[in-house]
Amino acid sequence: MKTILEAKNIVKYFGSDESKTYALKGVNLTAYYGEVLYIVGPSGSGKTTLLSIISGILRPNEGTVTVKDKNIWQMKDDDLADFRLNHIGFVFQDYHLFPKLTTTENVSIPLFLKRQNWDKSLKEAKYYLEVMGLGSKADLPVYKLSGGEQQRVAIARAVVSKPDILIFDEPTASLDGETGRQIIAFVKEHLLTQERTIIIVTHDSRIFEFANRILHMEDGKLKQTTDNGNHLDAQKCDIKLEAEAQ
Ligand SMILES: Nc1ncnc2c1ncn2[C@@H]1O[C@H](COP(=O)(O)OP(=O)(O)OP(=O)(O)O)[C@@H](O)[C@H]1O
Repeated sequence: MKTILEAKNIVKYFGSDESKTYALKGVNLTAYYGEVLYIVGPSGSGKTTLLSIISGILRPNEGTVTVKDKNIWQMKDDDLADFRLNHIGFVFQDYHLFPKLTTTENVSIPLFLKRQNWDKSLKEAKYYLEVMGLGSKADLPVYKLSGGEQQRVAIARAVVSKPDILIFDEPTASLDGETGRQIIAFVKEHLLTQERTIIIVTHDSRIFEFANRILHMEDGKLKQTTDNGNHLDAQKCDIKLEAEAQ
């Protein structure tokens, strides 16, 4: 298995002196191409902090994060921002969409940020909305969509720039059980490729079956790894699917 991301000895604390809280106490994590990796654990165990650090959002106090052989926390801020735009797609728990913009405009945002041509960006955004089954909602403002539909818009926005790492923070937390399962099944079937890894933080045991590996966190440390097997069951056909959007 080929490594896409490696975090070594990650330590993160908040506050100082008596008010110092250790969120992560020396965490090691490796993610491989072509797998769905879950990070699970009780509330306050450090999952979101770890996710923020490996995705280049939050700087650790100690340790290194290497993505595609690059030490991301040694990069200058501008270079890290560019690296994130090109390689990491993040789906936030509460979606972080712009409610009054159309679904197409929301999905286009990463491409606009990359200064890609406006019309080409909208065309590619529409393609990914089709992939996510939202072609008929392309021109609607986001506030008119259901929770599950908004989640799919957020996923389309995260994949539009073809990231190697797709990261989800509690993707099913605001959805009913069946919608949550359908979305994760869809993501695994259509968006996992052998050139990508998908990392999901979740409390939701109803979606555990979609993981290849599950990392269990407790009190700022990784306690245990469960291997569900089926590594590299990424779908080759989906690489073709994405290439068509170019
Ligand atoms: N910005 C912050 N300032 C101070 N403490 C923080 C901050 N962010 C996180 N913490 C603390 O770090 C610890 C880990 O928090 P984190 O949000 O990573 O846990 P979590 O496992 O994602 O929890 P949950 O499942 O409830 O979202 C907690 O004790 C939390 O209170």
